[in-house]
Amino acid sequence: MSMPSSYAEARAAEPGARPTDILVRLSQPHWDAACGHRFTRELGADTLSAEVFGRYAVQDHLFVTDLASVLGHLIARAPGMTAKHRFAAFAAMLTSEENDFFLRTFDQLGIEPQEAARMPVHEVTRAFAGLMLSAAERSYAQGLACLLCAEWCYLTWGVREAAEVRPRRAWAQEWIDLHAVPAFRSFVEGLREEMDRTLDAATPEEQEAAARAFRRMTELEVEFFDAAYS
Ligand SMILES: Cc1ncc(CN)c(N)n1
Repeated sequence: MSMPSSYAEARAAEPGARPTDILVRLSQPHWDAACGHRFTRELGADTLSAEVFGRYAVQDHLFVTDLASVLGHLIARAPGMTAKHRFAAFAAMLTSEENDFFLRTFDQLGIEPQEAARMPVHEVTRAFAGLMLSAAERSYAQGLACLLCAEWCYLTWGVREAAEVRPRRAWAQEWIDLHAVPAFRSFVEGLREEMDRTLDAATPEEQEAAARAFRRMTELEVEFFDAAYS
């Protein structure tokens, strides 16, 4: 069977599937490459080089800062209080607990915060910011597709690695735990339900645009992990 090339075609081929499962199908093989990237497996096995994680953490701190801005757009555009609260609560977590993780990790890895702030923004980090921010400015569905992709991908590998023997290094443990705890699982399930509803109500053009944004995000997730090794 050939791969469907559009959201409409994939939905027609599988009318019973959740719309969000269709987004993943249309993003293969990049989705599996992102969720199964060697970075995630080495992190779980505690074999990831601290140098690679340090490079990744500096860029990811920038990514998360941009993600907090995307959440601002989504709070403004969300259709009701339940969705606004979900984004606001996640933004509060990113800007406190998760931000503290980065600062602690820089300290553990001997990276001065001023040194991290001076490091050049990698082209993949820049591409992520361009994609996510312009998507969220264009529409709720496209911004939500970017957020869902980022968080669902991290949940997928986080839950897988959390089921294995715990790594010894604090930053490896904490980065896995943050993406596998029950609160994060229910956050991502809430995002999926919101995206399912939003896609069902969207115009065909918006459905295709959201599917393209989700797929481009999965490609960038792979490139972002790759970049930490170079
Ligand atoms: C690049 C990337 N993608 C997703 C996540 C999960 N918030 C992250 N921290 N960094």
